[in-house]
Amino acid sequence: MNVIDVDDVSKAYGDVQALDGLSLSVERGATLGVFGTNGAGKTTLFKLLTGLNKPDAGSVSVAGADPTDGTTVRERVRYLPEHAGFPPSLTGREILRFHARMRSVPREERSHHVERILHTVGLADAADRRVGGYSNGMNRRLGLGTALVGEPAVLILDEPTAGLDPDGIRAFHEVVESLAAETDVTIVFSSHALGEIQRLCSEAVIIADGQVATAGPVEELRRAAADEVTVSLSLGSETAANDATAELRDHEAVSTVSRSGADLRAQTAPTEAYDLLTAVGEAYAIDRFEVREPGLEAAFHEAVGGDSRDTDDVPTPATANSGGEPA
Ligand SMILES: Nc1ncnc2c1ncn2[C@@H]1O[C@H](COP(=O)(O)OP(=O)(O)OP(=O)(O)O)[C@@H](O)[C@H]1O
Repeated sequence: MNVIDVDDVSKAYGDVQALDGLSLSVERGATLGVFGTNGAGKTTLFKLLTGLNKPDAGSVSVAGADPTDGTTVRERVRYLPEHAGFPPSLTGREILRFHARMRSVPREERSHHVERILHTVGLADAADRRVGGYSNGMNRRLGLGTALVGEPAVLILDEPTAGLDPDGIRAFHEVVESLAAETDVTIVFSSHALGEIQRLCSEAVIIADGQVATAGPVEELRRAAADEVTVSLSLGSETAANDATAELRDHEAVSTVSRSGADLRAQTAPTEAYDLLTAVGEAYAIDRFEVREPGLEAAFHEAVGGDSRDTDDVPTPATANSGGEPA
C-alpha cells in the first residue's frame, strides 16, 4: 500500500520552476532516499509532503489525504528540518515530555513513551543532561526523537546527517536502521551522500531539474547500472598517469577514464577489469589499485547524463569489492 503518492506536481517560485511535473510513490514501511544536486527541488518536495506548501499543479497524498487538509494528516507526518534548536537549559527528557504533552500522549503513558524514544535514539544515558551541553549529533538525534513522539506514520528527514562528524553520522545511521527494521514507519531521507542512501534506504529517487530522473529499489538501480566496474589506479607519476589515461581512452573495453594527478579511474566491464590491470601493469609501475562495484553513483550518472570522461570530480562509491597492492 502506498503511503505517499505525488502525481505530476509542479511548483514555481516566481520565475524559478522548482518542481516540474514530478511523480513519486512510496510504499508503507519503505525507507526512501532522495538524492539530487543543489537546487534540484528536494526541500520544495518535502514542503509539499508536509503541507507547508501547496503545489501549483498536480496532487499530493500522504497517509491517505492531502497534507494541507487539516492537522490530522500533519500529525501523522513529521518533518525534521536540517536545523532544529532546543532551549539549552532543558534536559532531553524534559523536551521529549513537552512534545508528548503537546501531541496528547495520555498522561499515564508519557513516561514510558519518552523512555522508549530515549532508548531508540540512543540518549537514555544523557536524558537528564541539559541539551545546551549536547553535541551536534546528540541534538540531531533528539530532534529525531521529538519527531517520533506519538508514533507518526511518515518521517521526513531533510539532510539529517549534514555537518555531523563520523561518530555522529554512525550513531544517526544506527537509529534510522533500527527504526526501519523494527517499526513500520515510512522514512523519507534526503542526502548529498549516495553511499548513505545506499546503506540506509530500500528505495531511492534521484531528482534533477525538478523532475524524477530515476527511481526504484536501491538494489535494482545498482543492478541496472551494474554492467561496469570502476578500476582505480595510482601510478608512480603524473606523466605516467597522463600517458596511461591517453592509452586507456583508446582502449575498446574502457568506456570512460578520468585522471587526477597520478591517480586514474577507468570504467569497464567486470570481466575486463583484471586484463586491463595487467595491461597497465606491463607498461607502468602501479603503486595501488582497486576494483569497485558500481553503486548508486553509476545510476546517478546514467540518470542525469553525467560523463566522467573529462572530469576529475566524481563522488566515491561506498563499496569496494577488492583492492590492494599488485603482486
Ligand atoms: N522561497 C524561494 N524563493 C525563490 N526561489 C526558491 C525558493 N525556495 C527554493 N527556491 C529555488 O527553487 C529551486 C529548488 O530549491 P530547493 O530548495 O527545493 O532545492 P534542493 O534540492 O533542496 O537544494 P539543496 O540541496 O541546495 O538544499 C532552487 O533553484 C531554489 O533556488
